[in-house]
Amino acid sequence: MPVTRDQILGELQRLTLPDGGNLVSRDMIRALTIDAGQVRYVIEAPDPATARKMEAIRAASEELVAALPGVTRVAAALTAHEERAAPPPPPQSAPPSLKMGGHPKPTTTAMRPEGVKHIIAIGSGKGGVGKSTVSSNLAVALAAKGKKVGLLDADIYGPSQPRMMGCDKRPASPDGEHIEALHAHGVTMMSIGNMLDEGKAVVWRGPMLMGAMQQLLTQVQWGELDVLLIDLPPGTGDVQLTLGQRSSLDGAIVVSTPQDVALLDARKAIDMFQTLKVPLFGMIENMSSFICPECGHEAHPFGHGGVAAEAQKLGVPLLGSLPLDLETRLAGDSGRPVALEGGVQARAYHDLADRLIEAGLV
Ligand SMILES: Nc1ncnc2c1ncn2[C@@H]1O[C@H](COP(=O)(O)OP(=O)(O)OP(=O)(O)O)[C@@H](O)[C@H]1O
Repeated sequence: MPVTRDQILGELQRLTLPDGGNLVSRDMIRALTIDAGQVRYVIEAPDPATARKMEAIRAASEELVAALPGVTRVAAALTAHEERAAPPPPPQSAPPSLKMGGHPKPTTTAMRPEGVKHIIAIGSGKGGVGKSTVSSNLAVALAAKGKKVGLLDADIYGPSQPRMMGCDKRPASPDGEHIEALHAHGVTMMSIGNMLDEGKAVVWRGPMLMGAMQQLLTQVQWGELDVLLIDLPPGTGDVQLTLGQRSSLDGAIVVSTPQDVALLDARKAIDMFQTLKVPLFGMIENMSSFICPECGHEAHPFGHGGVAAEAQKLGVPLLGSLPLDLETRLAGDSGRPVALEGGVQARAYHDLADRLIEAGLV
């Protein structure tokens, strides 16, 4: 039986707060979503000082919810109403005073950075299918072909590009307004993870999320780019909707594993792009096979051909099938995407890059 919203709120009521009441009775739970066993919610504290004291409560709430039957993953984030008083000036050595995640500035224009020729979103229905791996490898493969490539990690819940691209620096902002983009392996990049303290669970309420996206697109100095790849969070939430509606995406690529459950979710992501009238450039099947390095036997741990069949049904191209491969994971973890090296894995990403270039999409 899938877990219900009421069951989750019931568990959260069990956590008594030090100053009385619980997370539910004090109306602190926001943006509770349940997506195929994955539960996400935001705990909104009345002010940042209280939020800082609530880390133990946040962690305990995740443990309680994770113990419910039918829950496969829990992500709880702490946020707080903004303080009204001006913050004290930062010490000289502090990172730039970039206030991320404020309410979006009202604007009628699209959030499209100037000088960027194409914007392509890389999405997935489900987390962990390899969307970030594909984004980083495609970015370095396109850059190796002489394209000016940007990579924007918009995965607010689990930004992985600083690790995958080996670039966890804080960006500079000499005027506190413009944010200098970072560079790694020939790619211009920025991640929400570069802006936040590592390991700190901070997520904003809906409007603040929009504000953060607006800042990443318009305050970051992306420069002249042939293409900006946007690594989306998994699923079909606020970030995807905002970017789909406001950033004039030229197209989207959906990554999935061949597994039925991943494909079901991928279909939802595809539906969302179609509703938003974002052209679907194609699908990528990741982890489609595994070649045993010892005996060369080919196995299909997540099934086989499911994404190809789905792409055919939808009438969209299957842009590539990428095997499950240890080197790919190790390279991602070490901050040097596998497409930087030679070999079969790199070839697969270079072929993907060639297809996009030949189709005039980049
Ligand atoms: N083809 C592959 N072979 C081996 N490992 C892979 C492959 N693709 C991805 N991985 C590994 O699987 C894990 C999840 O991949 P990744 O972070 O790219 O997925 P994701 O869809 O972006 O997940 P999330 O949305 O949760 O951030 C990572 O450790 C990555 O190195």
